[in-house]
Amino acid sequence: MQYFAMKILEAILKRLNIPIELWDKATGYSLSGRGTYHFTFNHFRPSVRARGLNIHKDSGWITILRSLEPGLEIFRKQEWIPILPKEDNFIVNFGCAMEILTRDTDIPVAAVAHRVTEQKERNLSDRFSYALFVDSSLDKELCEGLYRYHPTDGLLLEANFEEFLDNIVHKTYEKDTQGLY
Ligand SMILES: O=C(O)CCC(=O)C(=O)O
Ligand SMILES: [Fe+2]
Repeated sequence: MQYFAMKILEAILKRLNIPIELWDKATGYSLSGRGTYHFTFNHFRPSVRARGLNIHKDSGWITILRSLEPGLEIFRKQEWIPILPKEDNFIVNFGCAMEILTRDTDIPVAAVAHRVTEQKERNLSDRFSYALFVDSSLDKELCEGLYRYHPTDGLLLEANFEEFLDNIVHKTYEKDTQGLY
């Protein structure tokens, strides 16, 4: 699964105008197996009266996601769009790190805002999903933080991880905050 994710990330980088010699550093060394890869399993139960997952953007580069049950929605052009599962598909989400890296380039990639609906609200049954998250290396000796690529200035340090993660956690999960990075 990690190898699969790294290959997808490489395929995405090929579509962007970032010099190849900067790719590994730009992605926090996640392209060469030195990033942070974590795998989660989710079980959303209809008996729990709460939204499955609050609106958020994933923090890292990409998330490879799979579920066979409906419930995932993405926010696009000011509306919530359900992502209907297909048996032979994985879903690939872009995260905040990708958005920051490409912000000043001619192909800016937006991190997708998404949520999982309450199962009972929609008369849905139990929902299961699993996902692999690809983030940068957290080894400070290797990787200072998140970079933004500028066509003339190259890689510019945007934020260290503490600042960035605090910002995301604060905005996503604390009451009365805007809700997104
Ligand atoms: O279960 C899903 O479809 C989405 C899970 C998700 O967004 C997450 O774990 O970050
Ligand atoms: Fe997510």
